[in-house]
Amino acid sequence: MINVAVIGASGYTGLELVKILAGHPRFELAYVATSEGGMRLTELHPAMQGIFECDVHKADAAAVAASCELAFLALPHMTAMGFVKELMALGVKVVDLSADYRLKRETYEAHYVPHIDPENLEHAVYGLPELNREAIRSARLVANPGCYPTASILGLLPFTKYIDEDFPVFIDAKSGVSGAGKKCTTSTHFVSINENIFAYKPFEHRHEPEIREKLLLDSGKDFDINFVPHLIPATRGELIDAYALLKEEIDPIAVLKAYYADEPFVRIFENPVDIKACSGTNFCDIYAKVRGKKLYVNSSVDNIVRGSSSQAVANANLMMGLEENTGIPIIAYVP
Ligand SMILES: NC(=O)C1=CN([C@@H]2O[C@H](COP(=O)(O)OP(=O)(O)OC[C@H]3O[C@@H](n4cnc5c(N)ncnc54)[C@H](OP(=O)(O)O)[C@@H]3O)[C@@H](O)[C@H]2O)C=CC1
Ligand SMILES: CC(=O)N[C@@H](CCC(=O)OP(=O)(O)O)C(=O)O
Repeated sequence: MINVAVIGASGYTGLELVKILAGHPRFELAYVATSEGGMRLTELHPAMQGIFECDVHKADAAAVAASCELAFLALPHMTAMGFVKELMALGVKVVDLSADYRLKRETYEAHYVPHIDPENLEHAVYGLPELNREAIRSARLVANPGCYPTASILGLLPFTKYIDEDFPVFIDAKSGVSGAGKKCTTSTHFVSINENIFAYKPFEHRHEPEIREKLLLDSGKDFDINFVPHLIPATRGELIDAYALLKEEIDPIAVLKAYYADEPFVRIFENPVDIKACSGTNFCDIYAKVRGKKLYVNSSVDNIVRGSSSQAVANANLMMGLEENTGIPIIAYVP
């Protein structure tokens, strides 16, 4: 067994990590931490009663290094990079779920804060297996993608060579409330979001540069990405509707099927997708349609599973020489 740690276990992605790792055949969850620690895991998450129990510690890099080969960091960005720096210096491999190591330094600093760990940032690998599988296998630090970028990039990647970059690409995105983390704010308060839906940060969301940078690195095309997310009254799930103009007419389903023919965690649908069919799984579900040269791409992920925690475990599997699908959830929470 390979000992691993989860730092940030009291959060939503932390809980999903604990759930996946508790049933993982090759990883042993040997260290679990939050900001203060001092409780049992089932006090944090009663749902784990009878399944997995352990002490929860105050996060400490040296203690992680003493017991684990790899750590999952489910911490807010800005907090994460302090821990990553320490863990990397102690020889621990890291999968960081935050945004801290996803972007080039100049992109990060333009949209977040000054980076305190540029050396590790330089060598971090963006953890989207469909894009970077071989690099992930040999990486010591993997930056797990954002949830919206996971669904948006996977939806658009097969079409980048057909899209006319002289025209804007519009992405309309919708997310369940767990995407905002466990902290309750005015917009995530039950009364605000129940039976409601609203856009936030139109054309100003920090995932816009992440989508743009990764599509540019892969395709060489600097698409004019215009991203508008919405909050919806669901616990989990994310739906992307992207619109672009093509240079030529194509059969979009044939393009998707050819591009993802060998991918175990991308499913192509002949009808629009929803958030339920991939809920609780590592699948990204995709549908697309064209009218003349107008392209519509429709993709879906579970934000706290494929959009973060199961993708993080798939990355860790690759980093530790395991099969990518080891212990990865594939049965949806339906109906
Ligand atoms: N929610 C989502 O859909 C997605 C989230 N992410 C990213 O994953 C990360 C975690 O997100 P999420 O689970 O939603 O966040 P939550 O707000 O739900 O949880 C944050 C966790 O971080 C812990 N924490 C905060 N500060 C510290 C600290 N100084 N030391 C140790 N632990 C600390 C908290 O512990 P405590 O309870 O003790 O405060 C808590 O366990 C974020 O970077 C987020 O952007 C990525 C993709 C999707
Ligand atoms: C609904 C909601 O608030 N979602 C979050 C995205 C969460 C996420 O996964 O993004 P990072 O990992 O980059 O933080 C947001 O819009 O900021």
